[in-house]
Amino acid sequence: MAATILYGKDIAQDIRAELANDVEELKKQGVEPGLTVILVGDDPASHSYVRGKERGCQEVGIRSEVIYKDASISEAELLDLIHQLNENPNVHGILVQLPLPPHISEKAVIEAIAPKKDVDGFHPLNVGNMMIGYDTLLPCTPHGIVELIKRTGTPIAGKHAVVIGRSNIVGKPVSFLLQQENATVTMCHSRTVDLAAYTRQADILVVAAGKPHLIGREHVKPGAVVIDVGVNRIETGKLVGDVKFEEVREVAGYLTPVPGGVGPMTITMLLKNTVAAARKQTAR
Ligand SMILES: Nc1nc2c(c(=O)[nH]1)N[C@@H](CN(C=O)c1ccc(C(=O)N[C@@H](CCC(=O)O)C(=O)O)cc1)CN2
Ligand SMILES: [Mg+2]
Repeated sequence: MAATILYGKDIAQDIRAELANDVEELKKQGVEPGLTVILVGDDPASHSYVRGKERGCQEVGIRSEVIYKDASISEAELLDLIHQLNENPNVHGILVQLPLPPHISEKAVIEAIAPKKDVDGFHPLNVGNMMIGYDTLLPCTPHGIVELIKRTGTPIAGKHAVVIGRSNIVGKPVSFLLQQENATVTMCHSRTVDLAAYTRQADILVVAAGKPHLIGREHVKPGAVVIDVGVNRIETGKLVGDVKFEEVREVAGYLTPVPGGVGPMTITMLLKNTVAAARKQTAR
C-alpha cells in the first residue's frame, strides 16, 4: 500500500480557519492581535518567508508590520528597537527573521525579546518551560510537526519515535514535544553508527538532518509515519527533502512532501502563537 501523503498546506489551511475565528472573538473583546517582524538585510529567501508571514497574518486577521533594516545596522541599534517593541502594548508578538548578518549575535537578539512576545519560541526561558512541560510559546516547526502527526489520527502515546538531527530549532525541541505526548524517543545524528538499525524500528520517523535524500526505503519500517523536515536546494535548483520521496512512499504509512509538507505548518504555528500571546497579554 502506498503512503498517504500528508499535505501540510491543507492541514495549515484548516488551522488558519480555526485561528480566524479565534481572532474574530478577540476583536469582539477589543483586542487586535499584532505581530511585528524585523527583517535585516536583503536575503531573498528571508524576504520570501516574511512575505509568507504577512500573507498568513492577513488571512487570519492579525495586524502585522514588517520593519526593514539595512544589513549594516549595529547590534546595539537592533537591540534598542527590540526593547521599544517590548514596551509597546499593541505589539503582542516580535520576530526577528534569521539568519542575521555575522556582526550581530543571534543569541543576544533572541534573549532581548520579552519571553511573552517571543512567538518563535526561541528564548531560553520558553525553551526551558517547554522542556518542563509548562504551558508556553512553542517553537513553530516542532509544534507544526506534532500537529501534523496528530491530525493523521495516529496515536503518538506508546509509539517509538526516532528523530534524526539535534538542532536547537528542530531536532532537540521536537524530541521533547514527542516525549510530552508519551512517545518513546530515540535521537540520532551525524555521528550515529548504523542509522538504519534505529530508523527501521521507528513508528514515527522525523528527519531533520539537512542532507538531501539521506533516507531511503531500507531505513523505513512498513507503515511508519515519516516526516521530512529537510529543505535542500540541489544543483538543478529543485527543492528536495532529506527523504527519497518516490521510494519511501511505497513503504511508509504517511509521508510529508517537500515542498508543501512541514514548511507551511511553520508559519501557521507562528500565527497560532501570536493569537495565544495576544490572549495572554490582554487577559483580565
Ligand atoms: N525567526 C525565524 N527565522 C527563521 C525561521 C523561523 O522559524 N523563525 N525558519 C526558517 C525560515 N522559515 C521561516 O521563517 C521558513 C522556512 C520554510 C518555509 C516553507 O514554507 N518552506 C516551503 C518551501 C519554500 C520554498 O519553496 O523555498 C516548504 O517546505 O514547503 C516556511 C518558513 C529560517 N529562519
Ligand atoms: Mg516540507
